Amino acid sequence: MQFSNTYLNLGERFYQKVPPTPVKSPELFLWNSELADSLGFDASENALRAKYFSGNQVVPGSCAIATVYAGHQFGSFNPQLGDGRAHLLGEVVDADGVRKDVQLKGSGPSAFSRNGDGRCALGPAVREFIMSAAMKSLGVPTTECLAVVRTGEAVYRQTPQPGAVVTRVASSHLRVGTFQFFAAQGDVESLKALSEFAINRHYSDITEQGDQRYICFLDRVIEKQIELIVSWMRVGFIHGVMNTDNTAISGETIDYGPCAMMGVYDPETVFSSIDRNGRYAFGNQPGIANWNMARFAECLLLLVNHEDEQIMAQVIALVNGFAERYRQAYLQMMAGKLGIFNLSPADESLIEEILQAFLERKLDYTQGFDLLTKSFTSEAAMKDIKASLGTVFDQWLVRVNSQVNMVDAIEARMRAHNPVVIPRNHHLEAVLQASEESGSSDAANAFLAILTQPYQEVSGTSEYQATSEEYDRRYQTFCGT
Ligand SMILES: Nc1ncnc2c1ncn2[C@@H]1O[C@H](COP(=O)(O)OP(=O)(O)OP(=O)(O)O)[C@@H](O)[C@H]1O
Ligand SMILES: [Mg+2]
Repeated sequence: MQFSNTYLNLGERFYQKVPPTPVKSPELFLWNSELADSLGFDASENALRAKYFSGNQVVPGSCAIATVYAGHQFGSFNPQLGDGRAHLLGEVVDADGVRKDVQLKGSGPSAFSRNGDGRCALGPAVREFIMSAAMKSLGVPTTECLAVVRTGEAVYRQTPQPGAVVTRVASSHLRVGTFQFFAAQGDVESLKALSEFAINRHYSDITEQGDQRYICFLDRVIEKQIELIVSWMRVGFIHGVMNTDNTAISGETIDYGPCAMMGVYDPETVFSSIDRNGRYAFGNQPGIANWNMARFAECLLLLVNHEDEQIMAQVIALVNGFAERYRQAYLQMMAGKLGIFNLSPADESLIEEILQAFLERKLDYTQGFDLLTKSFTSEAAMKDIKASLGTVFDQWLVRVNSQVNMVDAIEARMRAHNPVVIPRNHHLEAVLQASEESGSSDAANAFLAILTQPYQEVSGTSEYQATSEEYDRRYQTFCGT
């Protein structure tokens, strides 16, 4: 694993150089071998991996920094956040030639810790590892985890809990909040340097210069956000804390703190204990992403000529155009879930009616679409979903059968959009509890073996498919702080 750290070149306004705080007795708990291979990480001994990815031993070539950022948290601006419990070790170019950040989380305090202890409990670390692996396999853009290392130390939340350090690998850790930090200070020079860094890192094919460069940048970041949210909506993912500091410029899912999966379909579903007004409810996610993009656009406004009405009109059009762009992408995705190849305007009401039937009849989102997919080949599945959906099932069948495409192709299209298994809340929590209580990673690895093949029924899949409406009704997630 060959480290570099181009972020250092941005200068000291961007970070604090601070080493991780060593932990008592690092012990490797989870390891992502596929990711390790793609990064060219060849230390094969668990003891050495544990030392590196707890922060106890410096990974050769790395230089630990805590990056600064700001952010709107539940709508209120906090001008000073930053990695309060994370250390960016540096960057590694992976097997596909993509530069990736490697970051420790839970590795001790920094100048940005405020009152926090800089630590992470094992449960949230394992949650981040499992959920990100599941999302990756579901085909959702996401940061990934390389390792979870137990620290041998307790962290104190409501009760003492086993501590851990999770290593996150991301296309970058640039957040909307990173831009907001400099914008809020009117530091145009840093904002410019940051934009150039982000464009080179993520959107290097942007060749425009001057104001158009920033317009293109905004356009591309919006495009990536739309792709991201559409993917979330496809699999029923609820991020739970879509603050601007948890919105990555790369368009990857970042920060799995209070995330959850929707079981029974309901756009108002919210599980996070701190989200009392449902700001980040399932169905609000597109609107919030739009809002976050408006905050991002405000930062870029500092870099363009305000006097130029055309430029201002372009920025406004991009922000205001989010909703329609999203709607088109969402409809295409839903068409995929329903096996429709050539979406027509009439399909919009069919999509709405099907979702309305899901809502009224309290159908499980994943199971419902899985049954619909299976209904071509399984009589039982067909009867089951027909009974659940009512007359709209027949409307759907007429619509898909009106296509020239072969049934196999329709089914394949649906399967590509409809997983058979997702990381359901009650299973995830049982695995986290088992991890904490037993000290063994067996339950986590067994769960991961299924979640990494979410579109296939393999031996063991059925154990994790059941929904638990009753459990979800009471379920609450917490920020892992
Ligand atoms: N235990 C902690 N000690 C110090 N700072 C913390 C702690 N937990 C959270 N913070 C800080 O609080 C802010 C918001 O936390 P949030 O839960 O969104 O992020 P996070 O989960 O720590 O990290 P990330 O967004 O990188 O996944 C961040 O600045 C974060 O570093
Ligand atoms: Mg965060």
